Amino acid sequence: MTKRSVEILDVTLRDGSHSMKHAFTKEQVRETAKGLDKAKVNYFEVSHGDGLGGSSLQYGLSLVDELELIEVAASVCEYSKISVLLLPGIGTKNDLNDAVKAGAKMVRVATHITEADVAKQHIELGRELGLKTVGFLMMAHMAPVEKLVEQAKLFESYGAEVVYVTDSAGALLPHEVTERITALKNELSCEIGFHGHNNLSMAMANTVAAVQAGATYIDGSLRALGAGSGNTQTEVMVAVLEKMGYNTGIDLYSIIDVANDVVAQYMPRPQEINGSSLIMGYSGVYSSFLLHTEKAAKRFGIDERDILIELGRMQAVGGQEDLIYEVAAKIAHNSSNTHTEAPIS
Ligand SMILES: C[C@H](O)CC(=O)C(=O)O
Ligand SMILES: [Mn+2]
Repeated sequence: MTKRSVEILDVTLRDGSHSMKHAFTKEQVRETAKGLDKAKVNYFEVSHGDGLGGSSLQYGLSLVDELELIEVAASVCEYSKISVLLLPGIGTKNDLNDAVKAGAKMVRVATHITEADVAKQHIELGRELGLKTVGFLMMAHMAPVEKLVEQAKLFESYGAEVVYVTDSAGALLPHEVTERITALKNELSCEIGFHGHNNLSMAMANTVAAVQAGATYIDGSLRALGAGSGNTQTEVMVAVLEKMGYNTGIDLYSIIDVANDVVAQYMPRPQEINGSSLIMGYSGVYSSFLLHTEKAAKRFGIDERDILIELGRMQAVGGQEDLIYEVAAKIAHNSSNTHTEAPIS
């Protein structure tokens, strides 16, 4: 069999959890996993949207425990392997041990772009457990290239076999992706990955830029199901990369079938770029904040975009979900003051 030149990792059952309000059912996971397995996807991710241990009031409670979902997915796969996401501080080493018992074969340890050092023990544990172990640098637009290289080198020194540039806010433009992947290719020996969000309609263009600059791991989700405007669309990416001459090893008809016949049937709404997700890309806000922002805007009767612009200005990062409500309350308070102070005509 010819070696895959690009490894497409599907995140529908993890990043898609944000769009699904963390309410994946066992049936949805089983059918999606069967389809991904049939299409010969090597790795796909199953976890709460915010990674292992994410089910909480802060991040959103899961309808079904993620360990049960991992078990269900692993039980129907003959070919594909299950990846889990772990954000140190949200998930623990115990969570990772449990995920392995449930069937996980890969761990992706995710930190904010400037905080790789908190991942040392989790990456080391991943290697000890014999997992394919990956570092995932989130909100990559928030740091200069030199900082990204420094942090990626830390991941590599802890034992990461792949390091990802993660465009969590869908804020990067293709030339910025090229610059980042090229720098990592020049400075690191491990493989490089890219994870995109489509908030500025750049996910596919950024993916192509990443692959052309030397990235060999690329994330996608079926029908783009993911946080914000969603991810690079897996089935489209297979077609585009194969057309460009890359070998993805994925069967195009089977991947289209699982996208249309399974995922499209349970998606709560089409994964489109709306006013709010566009503003996320524009102002650099974590895509996972979208549904929390919609809720806060409704509660305080204000425009979602005003909250997002302010969060972008404040450089809010993942883990600061409580700030969304604080910002919304402040905007509502200021606007009610403005209204009462306005002259009555
Ligand atoms: C926890 C986030 O949803 C991880 C991710 O997919 C991203 O940063 O993007
Ligand atoms: Mn994501």
